[in-house]
Amino acid sequence: MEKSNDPVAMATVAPMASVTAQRPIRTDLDSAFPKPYMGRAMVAPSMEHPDGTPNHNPRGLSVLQQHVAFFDQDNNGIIYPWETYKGMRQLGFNILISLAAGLVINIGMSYPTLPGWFPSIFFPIYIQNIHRAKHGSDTGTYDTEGRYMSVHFENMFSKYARTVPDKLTLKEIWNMTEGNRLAKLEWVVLYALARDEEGMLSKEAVRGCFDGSLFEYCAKKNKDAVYAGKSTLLNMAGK
Ligand code: HEM
Repeated sequence: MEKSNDPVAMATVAPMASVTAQRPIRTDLDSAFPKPYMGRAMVAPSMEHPDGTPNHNPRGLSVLQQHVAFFDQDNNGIIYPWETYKGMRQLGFNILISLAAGLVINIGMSYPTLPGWFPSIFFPIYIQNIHRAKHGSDTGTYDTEGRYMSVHFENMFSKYARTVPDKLTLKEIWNMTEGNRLAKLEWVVLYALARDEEGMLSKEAVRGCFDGSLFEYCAKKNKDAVYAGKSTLLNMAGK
């Protein structure tokens, strides 16, 4: 196969489109791990973690399935609103936010994931079909089948993490999700959960959100804090 050395063919910035310079994309990913363009079905690699999260067992689940599996309290492959609620409480969110999450997430996502066409008043989310609940206009880090696209994950930070490399401010998250209210909500909740002491959301925390390992980490940290009598709710991860 012929490789292109033509600088115009290989350019990532177009002089007449200043936004392509303002939001640069990575050109060096293949120096950190092989085939960065290839969707990974079960792990979420980054330049810092080419093999995904250490000690995180995918259990045969897609990365998107891993994102939601934490909320499946009884491990039966179905997430009911009360399980979403309980998971949110374990993360340290208050009763009101957890109730809202249980309702909004399950009412919004249940139907497309059902095995048949008949709706259920219990609003179950079937993890088997969670890819059908994807709403499209997001960062593109999950592909349509729930794989993880490292190239989109990395470009998200090269484009929008302009204040500190590999960390997002709330304003940067706001800009990134402009025009997509549903993703904005997910990102603001993630920011509330995992921002560090400086008010920044780290690349590691975001990667952990994608493969669900962040939720396990935060739940454990919150549980320990509750036992020690110093749960700080909503400000825990600092990861
Ligand atoms: C604290 C709890 C949660 C946080 C912080 C969170 C955060 C996120 C984030 C940041 C994304 C990535 C969106 C993007 O690529 O722009 C996402 C995607 C997604 N989340 Fe969650 N999530 C949470 C709970 C849940 C629950 C309980 C479910 C369902 C049971 C769920 C289902 C999904 C789905 C289906 C997607 C893919 C959406 C798409 O790409 O269109 N999430 N979430």
